[in-house]
Amino acid sequence: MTARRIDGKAAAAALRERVAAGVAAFRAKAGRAPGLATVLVGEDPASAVYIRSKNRATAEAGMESFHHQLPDTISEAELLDLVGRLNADPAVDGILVQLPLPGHIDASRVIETIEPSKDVDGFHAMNAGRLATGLPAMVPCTPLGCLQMLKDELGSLSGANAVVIGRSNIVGKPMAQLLLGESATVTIAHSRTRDLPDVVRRADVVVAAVGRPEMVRGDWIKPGAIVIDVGINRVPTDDGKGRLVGDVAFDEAAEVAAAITPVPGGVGPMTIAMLMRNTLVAAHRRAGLNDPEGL
Ligand SMILES: Nc1nc2c(c(=O)[nH]1)N[C@@H](CN(C=O)c1ccc(C(=O)N[C@@H](CCC(=O)O)C(=O)O)cc1)CN2
Repeated sequence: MTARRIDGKAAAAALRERVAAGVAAFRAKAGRAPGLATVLVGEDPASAVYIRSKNRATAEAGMESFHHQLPDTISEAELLDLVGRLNADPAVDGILVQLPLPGHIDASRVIETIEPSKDVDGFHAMNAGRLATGLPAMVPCTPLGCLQMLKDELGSLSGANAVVIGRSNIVGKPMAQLLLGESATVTIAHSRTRDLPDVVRRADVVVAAVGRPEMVRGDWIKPGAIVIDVGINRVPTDDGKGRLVGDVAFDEAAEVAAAITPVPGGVGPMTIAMLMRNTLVAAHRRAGLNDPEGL
């Protein structure tokens, strides 16, 4: 391996410490703690792990955590009703509905019901539009974490050729907007992109968010590129336990890249740290305070 391994756990721990300091300052000014409400529908084991991590991180940062565990038989109307009550609750600065939702619930209707100023996931169309037009927005946590790691590596992204593989509303599109905002030259590639390996070979920065295990091979990577792997895919192993791999063939790409995020331990931990950051930012905006600095 020649590439630097980008340590997402360390970056996330450092960010969470800065958030905790910001929370203490907010409590002194506002006389209350920022509050995050999490909603989990059903018993999906991975979602339950992520929600537990989010609620633990919220408490460790000194914020209030309000968790709502709902059965997967709940109707869409009941879930929308809960979101409405959280929208109206002054102690709640951020609302996070864990995805995926069961099939009988329309996730976009739920997201569009969240009050945009409390949308700490940054998924509401209002926030997507504000990000696209360069206005202050709540920005999705995973791309924000990726951007932080890229800036830590490169300083400036101005003029860099960046390829984002994947065009989801949650990662690919906001990632591209953030890179554009940093004056990178951005290509969004996807399943219909022709000659994808050649497109990726031109990139100084590669963000892989396709959800296909080890799809991006080492010989797609330009020597010296920075590779950010958003994929978290569980693949079978002989012992039956399975193991996590990203969307990038790590060992191959690490022979060529300048720096690369591992899976696990790369983008994932930053997603949760950025949720803490977004909740603190939402609390400031709702209290009429300037955004906290240094986050
Ligand atoms: N409402 C939301 N739902 C979902 C989001 C989201 O940002 N908002 N993202 C993903 C899941 N997710 C957070 O919710 C998430 C996924 C993975 C990790 C993480 O730290 N992964 C570890 C590995 C974990 C493991 O061993 O399984 C890592 O990469 O090191 C954090 C958050 C979908 N839903």
